[in-house]
Amino acid sequence: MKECLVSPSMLAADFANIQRDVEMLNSSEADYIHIDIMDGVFVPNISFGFPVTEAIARHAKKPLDFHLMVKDATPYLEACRDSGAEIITVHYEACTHLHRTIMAIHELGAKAGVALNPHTPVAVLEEIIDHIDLALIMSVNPGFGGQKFIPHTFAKVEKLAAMAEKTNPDLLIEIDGGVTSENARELVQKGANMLVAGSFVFKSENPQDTIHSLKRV
Ligand SMILES: O=C(CO)[C@@H](O)[C@H](O)COP(=O)(O)O
Repeated sequence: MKECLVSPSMLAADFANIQRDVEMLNSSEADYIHIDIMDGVFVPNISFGFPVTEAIARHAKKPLDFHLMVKDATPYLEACRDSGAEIITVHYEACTHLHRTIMAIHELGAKAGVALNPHTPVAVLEEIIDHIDLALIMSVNPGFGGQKFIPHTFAKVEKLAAMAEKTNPDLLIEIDGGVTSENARELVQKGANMLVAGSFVFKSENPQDTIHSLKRV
């Protein structure tokens, strides 16, 4: 079984203590720091903008994993790279010219990911799977932290893992939304190799222990 990467989501951090929370992640076993960018149009919420992500980047010693929940990703790609993004993920549902967007992310020197909303079948990735580094399966409807995990995600992960095995065995299969120790093991068994967790990490008594336990599902 591949190693399971953990990418805690800053959406659940204490925004009045961002530096403290980033430093906590620096000294944890987290593999990435997940940054949710929302425009209030693609999703009915706004998270934080690039002045904040730049501040996160100044303190972060872990690579940054950007998830763009925006209607038009193109104008934001360079700002993500300038904020130190190692991975930039865009939504399938928001990108008319997905292949062009993926190429643009690669030209910036970042890894490219495609996110799928809960209703979007994994089959839509068939013609792009060879060109991407990561597929993100949303296990809640995007826009808010602290939602309940949608169980249908397990079947999607299994299907995607089978697709990836044939054409892109190094694909990162990232799951985002409502991830806890209750569903993490089954997600990894079905083929997930990267877990995003916001509330489960930041609202726990000891976030570093929680990250440790997620890595060992
Ligand atoms: O993209 C999103 C929400 O749209 C996520 O990254 C959330 O931040 C995950 O939070 P939890 O469900 O783990 O609280």
